[in-house]
Amino acid sequence: MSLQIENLRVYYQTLRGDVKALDGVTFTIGDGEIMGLAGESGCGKSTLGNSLVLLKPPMRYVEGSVTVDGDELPIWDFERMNEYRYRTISTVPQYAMNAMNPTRKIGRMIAEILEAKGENFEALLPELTRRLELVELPEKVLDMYPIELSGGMKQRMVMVISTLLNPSVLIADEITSALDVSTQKAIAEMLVEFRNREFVKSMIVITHDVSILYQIADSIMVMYAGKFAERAPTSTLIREPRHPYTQMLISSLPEIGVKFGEKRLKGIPGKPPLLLDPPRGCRFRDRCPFAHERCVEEPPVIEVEKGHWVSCWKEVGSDA
Ligand SMILES: Nc1ncnc2c1ncn2[C@@H]1O[C@H](COP(=O)(O)OP(=O)(O)OP(=O)(O)O)[C@@H](O)[C@H]1O
Repeated sequence: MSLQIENLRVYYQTLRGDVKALDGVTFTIGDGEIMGLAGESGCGKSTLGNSLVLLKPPMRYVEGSVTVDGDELPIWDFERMNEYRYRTISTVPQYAMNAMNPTRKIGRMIAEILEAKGENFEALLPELTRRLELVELPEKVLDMYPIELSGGMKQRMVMVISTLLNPSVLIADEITSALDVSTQKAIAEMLVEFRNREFVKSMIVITHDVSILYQIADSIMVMYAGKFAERAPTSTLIREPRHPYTQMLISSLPEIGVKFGEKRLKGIPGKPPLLLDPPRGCRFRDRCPFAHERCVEEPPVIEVEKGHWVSCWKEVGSDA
């Protein structure tokens, strides 16, 4: 088991109070597994990704544990996490392409990162070159400035840098969304290749684009308003979703080969609740066609079949 997350709660401190963006999420990811993380904008996907690697104000650790290969990470301590970043857990953050320092040549920037980790650039250069070749970047990119690279090239570069020290867990946050469709596909395939070659053991791929997850993820977890909604092997989640929110999310997606004129896309009526003061119990209940009095209480997480978990009262027998 590469990654175990237990009841993780991380809020944003604001002048109006705490925004409860990640409110008690529990899951595990096995060795070799790519888990997709999906849900509407604002449901807490990036908060979860950032909490594991880059937790800093205004984020506030409230409770919960994050364990990688049996070691609990001190995610609440930004400095101590330096020991784990790149080696144990690494991220390709949202907007990574723009975050590269424009005044440094890429090779120099990598050398500085490695030095800070106590590693020697020259010693790692052959492996770095091998990996650049794998993602179809010429060695001369090391002598270039980030501005000289296209969007897709920068994204591949960041993927190589963040996995060079073979971390157990990689978090890829919306890494394909700013790219054209064929580049998106190539980057998604590279993620799978990195896992197959064991540059990383397991991955969380955060995206709005469920079709990318359908291509590459072994399992998908859906979040809603800072809470866990459902997790299942990819084909089960797409074909037999059980949580009413997942059902609506999946049915709002266009099907491959279906023209818009032939099928109306069903949006999800209503909006997610504000996380400054979220409602008690199930946070989806105001938009849920199956809402019931019980839904004012926190729904339990039920394993409906092996590897398929749902957080919904509908899954509990009516005599419960
Ligand atoms: N710096 C911040 N201060 C206060 N609230 C924040 C901050 N950043 C995010 N939030 C809130 O936390 C919640 C979760 O945001 P988050 O960015 O994790 O969602 P997301 O699912 O990744 O969305 P997206 O898909 O749009 O990136 C939202 O309600 C958002 O408004």
